[in-house]
Amino acid sequence: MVEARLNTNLEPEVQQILQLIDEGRNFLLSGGAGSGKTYSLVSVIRQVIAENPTAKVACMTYTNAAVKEIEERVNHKNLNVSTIHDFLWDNIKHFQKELKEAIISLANNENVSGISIDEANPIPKSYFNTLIDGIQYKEFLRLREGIISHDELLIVANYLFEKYPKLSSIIKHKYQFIFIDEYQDTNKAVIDIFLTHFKKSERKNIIGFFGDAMQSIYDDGIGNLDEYKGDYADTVNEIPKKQNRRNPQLVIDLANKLRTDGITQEPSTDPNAPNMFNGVVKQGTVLFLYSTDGNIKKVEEFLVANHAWDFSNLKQTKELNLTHNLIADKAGFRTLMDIYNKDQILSYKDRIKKHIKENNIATDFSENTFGEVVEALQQGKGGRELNTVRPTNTMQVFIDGNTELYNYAKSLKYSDFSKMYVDKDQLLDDKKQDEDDENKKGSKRDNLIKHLFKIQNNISLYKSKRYNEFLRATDYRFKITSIASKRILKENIDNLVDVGDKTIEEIIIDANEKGICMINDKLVNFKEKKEYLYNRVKNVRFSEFQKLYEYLEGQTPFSTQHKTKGSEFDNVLVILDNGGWNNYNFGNLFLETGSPTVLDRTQKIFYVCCTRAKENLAVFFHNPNAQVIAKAKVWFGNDNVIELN
Ligand SMILES: Nc1ncnc2c1ncn2[C@@H]1O[C@H](COP(=O)(O)OP(=O)(O)OP(=O)(O)O)[C@@H](O)[C@H]1O
Repeated sequence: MVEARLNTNLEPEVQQILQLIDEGRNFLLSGGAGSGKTYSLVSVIRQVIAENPTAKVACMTYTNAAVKEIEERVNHKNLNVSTIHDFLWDNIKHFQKELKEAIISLANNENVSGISIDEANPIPKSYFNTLIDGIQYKEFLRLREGIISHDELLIVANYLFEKYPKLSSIIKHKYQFIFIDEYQDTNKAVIDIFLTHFKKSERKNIIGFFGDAMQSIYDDGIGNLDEYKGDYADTVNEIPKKQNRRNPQLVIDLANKLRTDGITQEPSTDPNAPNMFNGVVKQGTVLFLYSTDGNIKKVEEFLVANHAWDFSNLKQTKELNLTHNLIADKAGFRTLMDIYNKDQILSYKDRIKKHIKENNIATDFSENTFGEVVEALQQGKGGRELNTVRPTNTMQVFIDGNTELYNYAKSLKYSDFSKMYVDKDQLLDDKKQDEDDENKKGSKRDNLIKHLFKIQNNISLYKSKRYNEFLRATDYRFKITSIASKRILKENIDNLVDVGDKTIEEIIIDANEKGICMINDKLVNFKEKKEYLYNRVKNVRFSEFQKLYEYLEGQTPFSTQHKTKGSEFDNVLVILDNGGWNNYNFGNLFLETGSPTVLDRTQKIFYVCCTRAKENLAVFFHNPNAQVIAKAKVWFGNDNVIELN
């Protein structure tokens, strides 16, 4: 077997992994950005499948986009690629009796904070006996109805694997190999399942991790595997990857200064590596740009004029901002963003709801309007100060500026209005990779946004002349046989495509009437249950939704800094603006000061951003102080620190 391997062009690290697999050991492939971990992961999967034709391989990764990429690159029936959540759920969902018991037991355990049901104390064992559909996993949480969501799934799965070693045996039997990409952002509950609870079952299988501790950018991730690492049979054997195949020399030099774990990367010696040209590693450029006015247009103009960047080439050039909110104006979806993210009337409603719960206010408000509840609580029943809850200053300013909207909210039935949960993820969640995925668990987009996506997908298919796909995707029920029927379809769709100033609701109705996208039960239901939100969104221009669509489909130069993890582009502009989010501080990043957790978080996101660049990196800082500029000169080089005023 080893001989066969030597004949292939496998990288040394992949050879070492295969050696560990032969010895039945779990492993970790660690390496800095651009070292080729994802590339190695794909090689390992291919080789394992070739050497073990009957074995099944599970590969878990972070995003739906990564799932799709690995699936396409390996394309083998023995490989199951999924997100961690989907993998866990698929493997526990049939154990309904155990799932019910787990949730009840966790809810009754005072030491578990993630799962609680207030209805009774303790929750009786029979609590879920009458559920028709059993315990379900969805993109929203309704524990009383047996519906768990992302966070609860991990807690419940961890409980089940700890309690039932048989569950581990079943999975090990099913998958001889389990690989986890981007392990550093994996929840500890998941790591415990695979590295601690799995040991309770005698059966053997291989668990392999791939990732980089310096790129752990989500707070709920494990960060590193230090406590599980070692050279022993039952520990995780680490194989480091030292080379960098992506970044040019100047970016590698900068990245080495940014790493806080002392790991130093060298450029690859492979003449075919992407960062080599004519057998020599590319130099690339690194720039630290700053100005006092913070005008990012000027930055773009500078890069276009002096460094030949082309922001219209979306595959080559990206601008990375910390938050979607910082992108909303530039990409043109500000109104929608504010509706989902900054509605202070909804924040006030949530404040009231919390107040009622925390003060055990027993009044039955089920027949009251929101306005009546506000009145009762603002006056303070019986003059007791405890029972008053007023808007905060920010809420009051919003209410004063939106009196019509507030009056409308006050007219709504409190029992419906109070249940309405609105979150920016319902607008902005990851793009799903194909049509079917829209309905799959894991998509946090709400049913209104999903419907608008469907309309715009159909418009895009037609515009790009993919007529067969268009006819399959639309609800167009008429047979397109005669020339006359083709003409009608063309007229209908041309009319729809020309959205002009039409509102979202006008387009929904148009698309329905023309048979391009029918109004379904889910949308009708949304309109009823989330009337307030629907009424806000319906008046926004559809062309604004199209801007959001373009952004989420990757058709703009913008990306958030988090979502760029794992990607690479020729030219990368990183905007160092925390957008008022105190979890990050770019000034302190340069001064290496401030709260250690904020500093660590900022260092890691900055490292991830800088290492996306395959050719040229530019960083923009609005109004840095002298110390920041001095440090920038150390990191980027004197000549590369440029004031743009
Ligand atoms: N053995 C190889 N042969 C040719 N190209 C490679 C090889 N390994 C990696 N590459 C290329 O080098 C680049 C970086 O590799 P990859 O994306 O796998 O790095 P990574 O370690 O996963 O990076 P990150 O940590 O930033 O996600 C990619 O363009 C990849 O296709």
